[in-house]
Amino acid sequence: MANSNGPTTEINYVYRGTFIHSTQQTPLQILEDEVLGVDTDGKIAFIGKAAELDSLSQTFGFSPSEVIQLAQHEFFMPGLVDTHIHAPQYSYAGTALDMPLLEWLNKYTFPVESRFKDLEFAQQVYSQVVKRTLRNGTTTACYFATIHTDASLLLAQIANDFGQRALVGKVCMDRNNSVKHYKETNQESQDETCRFIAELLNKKYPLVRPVVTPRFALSCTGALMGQLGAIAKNNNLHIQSHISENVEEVKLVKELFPEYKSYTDVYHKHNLLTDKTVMAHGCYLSDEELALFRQTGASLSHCPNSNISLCSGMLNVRNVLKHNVKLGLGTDVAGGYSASMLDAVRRTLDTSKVLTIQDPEYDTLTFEEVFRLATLGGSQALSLDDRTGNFEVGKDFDALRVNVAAADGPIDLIKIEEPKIILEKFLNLGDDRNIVEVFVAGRKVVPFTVNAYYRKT
Ligand SMILES: Nc1nc2[nH]cnc2c(=O)[nH]1
Ligand SMILES: [Zn+2]
Repeated sequence: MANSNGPTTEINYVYRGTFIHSTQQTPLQILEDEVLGVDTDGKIAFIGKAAELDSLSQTFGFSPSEVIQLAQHEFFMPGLVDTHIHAPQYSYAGTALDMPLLEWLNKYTFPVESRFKDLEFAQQVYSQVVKRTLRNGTTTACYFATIHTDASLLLAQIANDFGQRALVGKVCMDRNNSVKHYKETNQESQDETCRFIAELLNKKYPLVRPVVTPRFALSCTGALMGQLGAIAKNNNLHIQSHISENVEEVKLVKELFPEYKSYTDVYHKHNLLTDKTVMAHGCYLSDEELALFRQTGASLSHCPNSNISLCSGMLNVRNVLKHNVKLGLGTDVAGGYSASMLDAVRRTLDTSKVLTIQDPEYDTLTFEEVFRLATLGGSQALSLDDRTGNFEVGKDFDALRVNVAAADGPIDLIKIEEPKIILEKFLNLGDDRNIVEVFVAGRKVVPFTVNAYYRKT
């Protein structure tokens, strides 16, 4: 369909209707009665006014009669980016929220994670979490798996099979005093990390990449952290971990690493803070530490459900943004009980309002700002914003087709509403019944088209 002096790629399909996304300049840009074309590589080829449909169809070589029209209460928004989720913990999501972080890890998390050397169990849980998150609009997920290399490779394979964009991390931990069998030696951790990276890269999955994953400073020796920093650097890979989530944790890190200026300094000195690093939580970071994040280009994942559920703390998002630190949202399943990023949006707004209750001077986040954090912000936090995050020409088409008036859905519309109101209703009241289609890199991944083997699990 491409013409001779136009673009070289063919247009696969074109949608017409309302498109809502964020840009660096504005948290909410509403594009009404526009047309968006996706090429056969899954990239956004053009976006423009429907009034210019004829000239666009000539330039890009498609027929106006093939354009798919959205209905009155429908819109497209960018896919949601979950910057921090523990795939194995999905097996107990919604339970075990009765104790603080370190006790919670020992009592619930480590015993459950140790079961993932059983590949059949891993297969069952990992296909469930990938399906559940995709259905809820998570087009990109940054996953922690467990210390088990083969099960971690299986998670990567399942994400690839279902078409989810993912970073997948084999967890590294060479310190664990409570569940003694759930840890590695330093050598095992390095060797298995290298095997994980090599085998995953060798699969050449187009949308799934490895991420170097020291669990957190309390689970790793300094030697291991330094070695993992070097592995990430040599392979130009992402890094993920946890930081400053809970007061007790921060205190213990200080005791375990007394020669460092701060928790952030521990990671920095082990070469774990790069512009491809994402650290979860950061509730107790000082301004000096935030400045170090800014300086290194490392980002934060705000996980408000988890922070509240484990009584960990509350992140001052306004202060993080003031320091120009890249920030996305995470579900942190199962510290956070919900796998849906819509829940992360709501809990982010709730936390911001609690901070305002405590200090009326606190500048509450708007829903538009939080919408940006859940989409473009997440893509920036994962350094994937050259590929995804909004509807810029040249990016992959990662998108949700939302119908706020879906039959049997959770939202009642009394009258025709403007798009901004429709988005606000969806963010506050919507669920997967309103997400009628999900696209990743131009491919429709919801409703599922993957084979029946996965569907029955
Ligand atoms: N919320 C949370 N924090 C952690 N810190 C180290 N491991 C974990 C984990 O699994 N969940
Ligand atoms: Zn976590």
